[in-house]
Amino acid sequence: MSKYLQKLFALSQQGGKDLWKAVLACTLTNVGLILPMALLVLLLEQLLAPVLGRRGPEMGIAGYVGFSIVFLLLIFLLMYHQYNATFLASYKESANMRINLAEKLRKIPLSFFGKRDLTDLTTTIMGDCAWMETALSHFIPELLGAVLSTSLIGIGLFLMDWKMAVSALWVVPAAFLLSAGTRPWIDKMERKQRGKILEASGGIQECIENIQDIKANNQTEEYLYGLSGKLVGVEAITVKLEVLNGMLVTASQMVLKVGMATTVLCGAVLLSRQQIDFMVFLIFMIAATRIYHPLIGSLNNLSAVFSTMLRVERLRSIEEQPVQTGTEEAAYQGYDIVFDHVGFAYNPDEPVLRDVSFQARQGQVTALVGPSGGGKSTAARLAARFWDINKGRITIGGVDVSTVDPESLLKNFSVVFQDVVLFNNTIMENIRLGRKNATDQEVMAAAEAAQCTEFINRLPKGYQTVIGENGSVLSGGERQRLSIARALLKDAPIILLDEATASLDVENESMVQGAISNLVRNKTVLIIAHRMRTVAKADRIVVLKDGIVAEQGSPEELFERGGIYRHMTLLQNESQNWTL
Ligand SMILES: Nc1ncnc2c1ncn2[C@@H]1O[C@H](COP(=O)(O)OP(=O)(O)OP(=O)(O)O)[C@@H](O)[C@H]1O
Repeated sequence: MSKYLQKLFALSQQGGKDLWKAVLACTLTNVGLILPMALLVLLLEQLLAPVLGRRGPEMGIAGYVGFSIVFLLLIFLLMYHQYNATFLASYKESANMRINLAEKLRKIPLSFFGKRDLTDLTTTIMGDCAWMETALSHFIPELLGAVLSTSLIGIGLFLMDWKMAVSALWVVPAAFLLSAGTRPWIDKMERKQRGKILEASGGIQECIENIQDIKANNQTEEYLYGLSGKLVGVEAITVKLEVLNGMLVTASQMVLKVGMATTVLCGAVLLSRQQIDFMVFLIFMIAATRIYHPLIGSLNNLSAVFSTMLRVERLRSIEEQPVQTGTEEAAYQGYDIVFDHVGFAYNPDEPVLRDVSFQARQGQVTALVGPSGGGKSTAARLAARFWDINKGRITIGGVDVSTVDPESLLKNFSVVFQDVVLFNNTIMENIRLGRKNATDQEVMAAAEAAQCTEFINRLPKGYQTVIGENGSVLSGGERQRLSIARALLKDAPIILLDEATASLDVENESMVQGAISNLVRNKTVLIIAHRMRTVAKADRIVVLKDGIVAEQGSPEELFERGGIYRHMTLLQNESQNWTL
């Protein structure tokens, strides 16, 4: 059974076992709660014995008080055990679930993140895991515990009198069928609600991220109007869903309550025909007050368990993503990067690289240039196995990158992208991200080489200044130099520079260029640049156009040849003289 639960709710092996234990604990508690009823039946039998004209049990007050205390203690222990079995185990499992998810996300290829809405992903990781916590501690064990305990008590009632048992229990499958039968309808609405919630949260996030542009374009009112429409949409569908859910749960609970009436009616008929004993009638009346109680709560839980299944589906869609694997101990012979007839597409049938072959040698600077959309950034990222290629081979020092574990492969890369990512932490820690165990002195030396010292000294707390979300207190050039300092500290044998100086002014650009010269010494350098003058001193130029290598050679050779490189260089020389 624990295996079945593990599979059904996408749990770990231990999680499946713990859930089964929690179900049994809930079942035991429900059965335990019947004990005081049994004592009550005994007492009634004793009190009614003279009326019924037969000998009843003979127990003194002390006996009843003694049993009451024992039962109370037993129920307390059962509840305490149930608490431990459900809550502690569910927190452990949901913590594992989050860790496993994070582990999985580490290993999933980046193509997954491109296809998936990031708001949806965040909601799944945060919201669905939190929901699973409640599902494992409440909905699932309480529902299954109620079903099991009712079945056990039902067997006892059937053995006592099957006609009375049918009259008391027929409502149970009827109520559950009503709930389950209407589920596809609710599921459809819940999916719709999820879509609306994601739309609204995406809108809020977008608004916060782009507030400057929205204001600068006088679009605040328009934007907020659109956003408020999305929020109203969420409210409308949530209210509709709640009303519908409430109606169906209440209807199912009403069906359950009909069971009480049919038990009384059936009992009265059987009593009048002297087909049952009065005490049996009484037992069924008392049992009826007890057996419906956990089930009424369970009908609420049933609805929540169905919602859980939708969330499990979403969690499973992440869990089942294929991961990038490979060896952690590759034997690189040097760090030449070789693209050998490489083909790649983000989306099937839309090739970005069709047949790309070139070599970036260790100790040299290789520049990828070409028209926008030609696949330069894609090629550079493929070398670091951000995605897996569809055709051909990429090797580093003779080792096929597709055979290397992506995290271990990335240890060989220092990456400086135009979109620098900084964290809301001190300057010191932001640089130290390059090498976790670097000393303060090493961090400072890297900052010095990356020409950061001058602006860091100007900051109120120097290296200990917290730089805000994504370095909001720094200028573009300063942020870029920090990321170069980070790359210098990492001191990896391969450097990827993507548009690193494109958005800088002349003063900043020359400082960043200086920092880059320190970074690239004796490394394999793959640089992507739009501005031809930044790569005029490169050892080799590879021109990518429409997914193929249109030209390659030294800058002088290509200029001589008079192709795309020469055309781009001349065009950019001309554009430098433009004025407004
Ligand atoms: N994550 C992605 N998912 C789908 N398509 C993408 C993705 N990234 C890039 N592309 C597409 O791949 C093509 C090549 O993009 P890439 O960024 O590699 O070109 P590029 O030569 O670096 O362009 P640019 O010089 O403008 O930066 C483009 O058509 C782009 O739209």
